[in-house]
Amino acid sequence: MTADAIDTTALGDPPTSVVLEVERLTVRYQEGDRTVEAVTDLSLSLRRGRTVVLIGESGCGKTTAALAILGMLPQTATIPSGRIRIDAGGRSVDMLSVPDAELRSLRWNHVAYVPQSSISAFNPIQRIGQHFRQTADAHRMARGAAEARASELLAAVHLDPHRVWHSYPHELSGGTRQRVAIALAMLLDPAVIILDEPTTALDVLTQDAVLRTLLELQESTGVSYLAITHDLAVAAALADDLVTMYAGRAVEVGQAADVLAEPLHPYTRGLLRSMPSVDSHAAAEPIGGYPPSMANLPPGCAFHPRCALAEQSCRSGPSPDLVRFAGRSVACPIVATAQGPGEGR
Ligand SMILES: Nc1ncnc2c1ncn2[C@@H]1O[C@H](COP(=O)(O)OP(=O)(O)OP(=O)(O)O)[C@@H](O)[C@H]1O
Repeated sequence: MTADAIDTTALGDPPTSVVLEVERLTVRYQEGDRTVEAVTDLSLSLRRGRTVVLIGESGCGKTTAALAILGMLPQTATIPSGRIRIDAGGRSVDMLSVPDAELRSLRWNHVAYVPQSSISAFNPIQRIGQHFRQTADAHRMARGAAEARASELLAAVHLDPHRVWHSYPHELSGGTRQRVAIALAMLLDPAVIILDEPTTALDVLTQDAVLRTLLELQESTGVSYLAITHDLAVAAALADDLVTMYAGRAVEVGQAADVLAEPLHPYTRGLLRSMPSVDSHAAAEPIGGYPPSMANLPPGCAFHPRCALAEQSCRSGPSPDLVRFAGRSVACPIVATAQGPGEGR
């Protein structure tokens, strides 16, 4: 295995079946004569019933990666390299080479999406029931079966199915809408659900309740989640494996418990320090500076202008590769050297 084709199945418990595999994915946007590489060489592997969380500040490429997996990138985007494979009922499908019609059928059936703002998941002039019916119709699921399943799912996310079914989206609270969006994503029993900032804009208690509901659903159905968030509390609640992204690249990949207990990449460390801690009295310490413009990345390690460990070698040359050591993969030669010999690439 190459260092930059990191397989998170090798990092944790005994491997179970892989439902989503992303290999060295690169995505570019073309804006006039300007090219922005939003995702570079991203690899990840998601197993059945598990959760991988992509964390990083706004603009680091998380949503672009999610849209690429779903085949929902805008027309201005291209994928010059990489592979995305999903398990479609026991068949491994290459999402980048299937015809559009098949892609539309794979979406929802095998990989579903809960968008960042649950209000954008719904048509404001349609009652919730119509949303379930339309999704069922589009995928030739019988109406009776769809209504029965929707009712079960709405109950499973702790809602009153009858009340919600007849409501318009604006009549529901943000937390309720988010639960409905999750139930809708589950309608066709997909193997994978992509959760884009699953609790953004909810108050803390509602956030907690939605996260618990997601975990319950995973426990009862075996669904896998790929969640993307800038919120480490969300990552800590959901993740089995964590991928820290900075400027379009994975900079640390490992089991969530290890990464959160002892982050190794200076950027992951900075993210953790920037979180207020409930247990300790240490004040949150924001990372200085800002993420770079993706249209104008600094040479060397893109994090070097904000990094206290940066040395001259970090300021030029190519971006550092991910290297396996201490049970995970980290793209920082300074930390790798300090930790001793790596486990090879
Ligand atoms: N449609 C687009 N056209 C051109 N550039 C885009 C487009 N969408 C995103 N980008 C650029 O790609 C980069 C990554 O954006 P992306 O939305 O994937 O990041 P993100 O980490 O998900 O951020 P956020 O949490 O704010 O959504 C950014 O520099 C962004 O400006």
